[in-house]
Amino acid sequence: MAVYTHLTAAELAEFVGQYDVGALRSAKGIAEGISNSNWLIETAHSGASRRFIMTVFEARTEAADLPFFLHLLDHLADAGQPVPRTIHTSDGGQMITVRGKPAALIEFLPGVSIDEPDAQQAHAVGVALADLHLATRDFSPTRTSTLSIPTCIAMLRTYADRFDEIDPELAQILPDCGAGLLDEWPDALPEGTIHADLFPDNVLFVDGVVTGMIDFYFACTGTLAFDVAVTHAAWSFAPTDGAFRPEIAKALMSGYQTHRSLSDAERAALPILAQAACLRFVATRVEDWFATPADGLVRRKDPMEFARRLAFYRERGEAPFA
Ligand SMILES: Nc1ncnc2c1ncn2[C@@H]1O[C@H](COP(=O)(O)OP(=O)(O)OP(=O)(O)O)[C@@H](O)[C@H]1O
Ligand SMILES: N[C@@H](CCO)C(=O)O
Repeated sequence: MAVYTHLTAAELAEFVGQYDVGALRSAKGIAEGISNSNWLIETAHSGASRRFIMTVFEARTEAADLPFFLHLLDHLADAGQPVPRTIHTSDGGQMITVRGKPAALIEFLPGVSIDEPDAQQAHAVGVALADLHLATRDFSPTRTSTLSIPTCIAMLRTYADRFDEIDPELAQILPDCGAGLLDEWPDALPEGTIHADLFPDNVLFVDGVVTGMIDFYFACTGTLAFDVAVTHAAWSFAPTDGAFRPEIAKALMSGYQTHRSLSDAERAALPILAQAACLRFVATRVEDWFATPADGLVRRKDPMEFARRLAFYRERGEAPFA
């Protein structure tokens, strides 16, 4: 369960008291997620019950980046995107401090995330990602990713002599911790604001319609086609046996291109960008594997899932993006 910061009832009430949202009725720790601590907050306001998400940002989220993330949420919500708006404190702030850590209250969005999407849902996610890229064309703040590919390679090198503790196949798939990818890196491709982590657990649906894109805490300024590659790598494989699902990949690509066309250069770069996307998730999962706190009650995510997807993209070239 991703609640690293354990707050007392009094602390939770004090937190909610800083917003004009009514009295705290309940606060439930949310089991999903691995990066930050989240609670589902219910309040009573003028007789009506209201729901919010309270997040306390943990180590992987830099306090200095919070204004970028929170302004981005409001920008996208203002543009009509299905993204939670931030709730401002009674004196107008977007962010407060709880136990010395930054924290925020955001809108609760309806919907459920889907473990094993169908083609119609994958198409809808492709459309939603393209809309996100288009809706941020006039978003001026910028943020450099803290998980660039050179950084991920360096993270992996720190643990390379312990790869066997995870799986002997890991060193075989990544003999150079992925450094070879940099030799094939594509020339400048269109950039913009990217989500960079649009996994199935970060998209909410009601009746096949995307009602929420959440967890923007890796969003950054980056290559738009890299975001497509992240989403492709996260959605196009069966959660049970990891098998590639071509119909899902096809629906995702077609949904995206309904609203934003990929150039020839972007399409040609996808095989490398998808390997890079996988490497980024292998890197954080390897780091978490060795560093997850014993009291966090967090289920470690398997680095091999994305190592195998990386090997798949290396072998299959442009075919998975047809
Ligand atoms: N605005 C929202 N509306 C409804 N539910 C939400 C919202 N934000 C978060 N949640 C719920 O909380 C869970 C965890 O949130 P989130 O994905 O932001 O956590 P995280 O720790 O940052 O995740 P990750 O492991 O992807 O880094 C989500 O899976 C979802 O169930
Ligand atoms: N979506 C990521 C977690 C955030 O880095 C993963 O599944 O590894």
